[in-house]
Amino acid sequence: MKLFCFMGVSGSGKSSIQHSLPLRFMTNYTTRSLREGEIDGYHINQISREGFIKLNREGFFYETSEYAGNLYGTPNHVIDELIKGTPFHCTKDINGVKALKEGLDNKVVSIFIKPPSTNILAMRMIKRGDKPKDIEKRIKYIQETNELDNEKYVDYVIVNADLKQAQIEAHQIVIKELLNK
Ligand SMILES: Nc1ncnc2c1ncn2[C@@H]1O[C@H](COP(=O)(O)OP(=O)(O)OP(=O)(O)O)[C@@H](O)[C@H]1O
Ligand SMILES: Nc1nc2c(ncn2[C@@H]2O[C@H](COP(=O)(O)O)[C@@H](O)[C@H]2O)c(=O)[nH]1
Repeated sequence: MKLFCFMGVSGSGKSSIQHSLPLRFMTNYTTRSLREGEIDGYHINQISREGFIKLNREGFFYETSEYAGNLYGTPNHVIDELIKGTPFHCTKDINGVKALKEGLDNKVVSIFIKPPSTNILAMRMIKRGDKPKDIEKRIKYIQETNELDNEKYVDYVIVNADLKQAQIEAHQIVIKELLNK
């Protein structure tokens, strides 16, 4: 079974594209706060930093990462479900995709969502209602880490200019990969 891992800088449109897919979402654990419209337990499992560190020490996570001051982790139990045959989609940074590919090999399909430009990206975050301080932090992170270069490590790249078109491309990739198992 396949795990469709979406990668892309903050605000590139990963959620808008992947939540249109008829697949189960692999919910992570994170210390970041809930965004408007997000449901705790579905989009993320929100947890305190202390709680996250404790779970990590107990071996609860398959992989973990830190992004812009927040901790993120994939719980082992969802990976077990994947191995038993449920296809999922998820969002990971480059470290997460590498860790999952290493452990799960050809079960993992990586898809990079590329914004048309950094200015359009910032505009989308503003429209989404992100705090100016968070937007600044994320844009700085993108520039300092050359995060946009990560497209060279993935299986597929989708340029998200027109959302409907980008969603269609994601559906086509999923169909192709599930049929070519
Ligand atoms: N093609 C598009 N045209 C215009 N607006 C878009 C497009 N794609 C996404 N958006 C809007 O841009 C904002 C950011 O999109 P989204 O939340 O899906 O990004 P993301 O990559 O999941 O971000 P993050 O990693 O920060 O969660 C949202 O308000 C969304 O509605
Ligand atoms: N390695 C992991 N990376 C993750 C996970 N969940 C999300 N992410 C990545 O973190 C950043 C920020 O995410 P956001 O939801 O706060 O916008 C982004 O690059 C995600 O892809 C995870 O469980 N593991």
